[in-house]
Amino acid sequence: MSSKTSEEIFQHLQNIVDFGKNVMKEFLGENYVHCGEVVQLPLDFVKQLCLKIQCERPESRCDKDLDTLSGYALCLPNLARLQTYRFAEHRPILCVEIKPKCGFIPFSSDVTHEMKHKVCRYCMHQHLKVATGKWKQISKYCPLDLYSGNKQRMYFALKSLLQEAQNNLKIFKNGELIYGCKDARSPVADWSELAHHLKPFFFPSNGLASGPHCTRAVIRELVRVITRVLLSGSDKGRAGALRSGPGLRGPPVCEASPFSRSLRCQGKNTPERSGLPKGCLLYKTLQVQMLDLLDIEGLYPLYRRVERYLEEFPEQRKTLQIDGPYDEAFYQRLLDLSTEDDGTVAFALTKVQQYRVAMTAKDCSIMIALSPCLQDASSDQRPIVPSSRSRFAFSVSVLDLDLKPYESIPHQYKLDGKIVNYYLKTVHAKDATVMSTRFKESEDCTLVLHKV
Ligand SMILES: O=P(O)(O)O[C@@H]1[C@@H](OP(=O)(O)O)[C@H](OP(=O)(O)O)[C@H](O)[C@H](OP(=O)(O)O)[C@H]1OP(=O)(O)O
Ligand SMILES: Nc1ncnc2c1ncn2[C@@H]1O[C@H](COP(=O)(O)OP(=O)(O)OP(=O)(O)O)[C@@H](O)[C@H]1O
Repeated sequence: MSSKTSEEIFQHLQNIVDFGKNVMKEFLGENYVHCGEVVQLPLDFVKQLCLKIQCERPESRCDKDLDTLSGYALCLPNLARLQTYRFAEHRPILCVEIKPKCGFIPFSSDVTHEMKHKVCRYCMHQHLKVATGKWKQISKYCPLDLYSGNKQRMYFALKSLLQEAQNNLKIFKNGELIYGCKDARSPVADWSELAHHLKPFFFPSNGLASGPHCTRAVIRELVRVITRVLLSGSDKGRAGALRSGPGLRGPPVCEASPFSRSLRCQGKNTPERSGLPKGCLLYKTLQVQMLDLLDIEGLYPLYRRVERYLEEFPEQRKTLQIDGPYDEAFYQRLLDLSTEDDGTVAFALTKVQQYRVAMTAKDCSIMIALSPCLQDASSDQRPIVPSSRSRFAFSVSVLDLDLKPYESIPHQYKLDGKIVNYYLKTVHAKDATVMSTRFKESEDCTLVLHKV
């Protein structure tokens, strides 16, 4: 950032706002996207603010310098509060932040590793993350369970996130982090402490004794409410632009998900994808993620085509709108879902831009704000979610919608190879050994049965 002029920084921030307005609002819906605005601030104020917040920043982020020189900043609403109310509320508020990651298995025929058609990227990546020390243990969370629309699978996914939050789950109470990772090195993750914080929200007038029973009851309520909220959404506004888009494609389950594994072990069929309601944010986010029609393996040669063109005609970068503006024309081109490559730069560019948008949707977070409301607040027009002993006004918003940079594509390509190769080399090899042992055992077993 420091090498950019103030004007360039202003333009970069304005592009973020425009991308939210012209693209993400169209895809995800008015109510879920809060684009914010670019503001100009006195430099003195910015410097003091940076000093003040420095100690609050996670250590892993401190290598990123804050821009104290341009005087421009992006002003966003506080999404840990209800967005359905115009005025700041003084009622207690809970906020659950979920980074669900990619909810589908690639369906592209350009995928070269068969494993990528069976195990989702998140589950494969877990093994590399643990091996490189990013996290201590493998999570049982699988995005395909959360995006399944099947309440049982969603329940399992959310509980798994609560067991191993990593950077996929945070809970705030009145804006303060009470559960999840402030930093990889300082996780806050004690269920009984969490239950202590949540009890007044879910059991307001109930003398539920503390202890493991209470903890379980509170966590169950939380997971139920979050599931209901995630399945809500009336979609009264504009019809989702990608309604007739990529559709639900690819296998409905990930073979590495402990949920589907356990069903298989019990000899039960893999669960059906009950399907998400079309108005809900998860459904819309998944549709945008599926703009990654070719997978990075199919996309990378197209990126190279655009690169070669730009090497020859560097002045065309602007015309191609690589770095914006993200306007109506940019948005319209994203709606072309054809995969017939006519060999042109135009085709390659469309796929590259769709991929960047899809990657953005694969890395965004969902903020669910919940505020208890009175039992008789029937005149209240805001969405309400009931729990067993209380009810909440809620709002759902999306966070982190900056379009992924064009330059990150080669990194994505390399990382993809690394993730799959590591998984194949270690985990799958181990699985194969276990399977062959099991197979031998079952042969023995069959022999015994024959004898009888
Ligand atoms: O590549 P991934 O899937 O590991 O995602 C990165 C995230 O890692 P995660 O898997 O969520 O632990 C990563 O999350 P952390 O910063 O590690 O919490 C970033 O969000 C990164 O985005 P950017 O490069 O900072 O714009 C993300 O990179 P992008 O690939 O989205 O650019
Ligand atoms: N508008 C907001 N309202 C409430 N909380 C927010 C908001 N924006 C960010 N946060 C909180 O701050 C965290 C970090 O936000 P974000 O990832 O956007 O920061 P960043 O500056 O992009 O960091 P990085 O570049 O390292 O990813 C989020 O996970 C969320 O908990």
